[in-house]
Amino acid sequence: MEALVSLRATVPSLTHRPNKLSVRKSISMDLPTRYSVSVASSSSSIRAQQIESKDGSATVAPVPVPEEALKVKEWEVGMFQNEVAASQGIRIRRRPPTGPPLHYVGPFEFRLQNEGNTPRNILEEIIWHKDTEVARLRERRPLLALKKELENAPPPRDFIGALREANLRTGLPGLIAEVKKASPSRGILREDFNPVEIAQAYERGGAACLSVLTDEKYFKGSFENLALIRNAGVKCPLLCKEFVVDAWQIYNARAKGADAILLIAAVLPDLDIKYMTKICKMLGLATLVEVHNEREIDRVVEIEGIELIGINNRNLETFEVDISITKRLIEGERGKRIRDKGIMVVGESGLFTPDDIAFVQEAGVRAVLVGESIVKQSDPGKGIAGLFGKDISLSSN
Ligand SMILES: O=C(O)c1ccccc1NCC(=O)[C@H](O)[C@H](O)COP(=O)(O)O
Repeated sequence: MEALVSLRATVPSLTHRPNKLSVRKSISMDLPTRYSVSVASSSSSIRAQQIESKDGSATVAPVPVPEEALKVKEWEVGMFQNEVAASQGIRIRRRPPTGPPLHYVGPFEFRLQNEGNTPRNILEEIIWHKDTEVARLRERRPLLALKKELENAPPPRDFIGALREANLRTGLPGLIAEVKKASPSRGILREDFNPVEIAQAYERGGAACLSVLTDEKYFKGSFENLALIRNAGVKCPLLCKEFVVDAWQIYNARAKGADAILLIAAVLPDLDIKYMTKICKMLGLATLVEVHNEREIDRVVEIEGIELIGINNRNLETFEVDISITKRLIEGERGKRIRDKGIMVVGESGLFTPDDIAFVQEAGVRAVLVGESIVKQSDPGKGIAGLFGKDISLSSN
């Protein structure tokens, strides 16, 4: 039996539970799995509502049941999160379809025999891991505590402005240089990895902004790296390169000194992107919304408040890299619409040579995001000159 219970019915049941774990447990005992997943997956939109709540309480929906939270999802009532996502062409499921493989019923535990609980690709695996990681972190540092930390955060800097300025100064796309130790597709990129030294070298070499990978498990990055770079006095605005599944992560990034954050359209439905973008604006963060195909870019262009779109030449499900994707996605009418809306486009991934830079610039990008080709150089700052075919440092003017 499958219970197609609407969100209206599920939210009140959440309000009486002290924490997310007990919600998952108690509901999964008396209702079919699919129902429990829908409740547990009340993630970003409902959690985002919690952010605005006065009590700022931890992981469970605010009390009393917020009418607004219901309104936000009104058009989706009766649909499950993955179904809403699928209706927008999103294949990445936010978490395993039947919950974690281990289930507890009273003192007993059992395993679900379900092959659907295997991630279908690396991006899905990262997202499932991120979902549990964030739930744990939220329990340790609830939003209220995080909001307090924001009072001591260094002020946000103008990420998009820095890209525009560099583009005008050099006549080349503004560079977001990535502080990247490793990746699932390439393994370890640099053994002697000192994030602050790399960031300083990038800055000297003429980078407009930096991207700092903060995921530990798959990229060997960290929020500590981000804070270290910020506190070392690096002036380039910083992008927090994360896999965002929950608005809590946005507050965390700002608290650590980020000036911008990545949102991935292959993972987040429109409503999440819209709501998260609003939160970012409120906090003074820029959002780089990443797309990889026509459907994603068409969705994102129409979302209110979007100023910066990244076209990732890497397919995050297969690792295939093809820089002509940037060109394909912004040619013709679509490109015109993007320009008319004043959206800046960033070409991301797989850029190694001056010809690659010229190719994406010709296609219409005004910024590029580059990791591997420069981080691997013995002097990553000089690597930038190699990438652009000329010195673009401030001292070159
Ligand atoms: O790089 C990967 O292997 C990867 C795998 C799964 C999700 C994301 C991944 N990379 C993120 C990026 O897109 C790149 O770090 C970024 O665009 C720089 O790319 P590159 O210049 O090719 O290092």
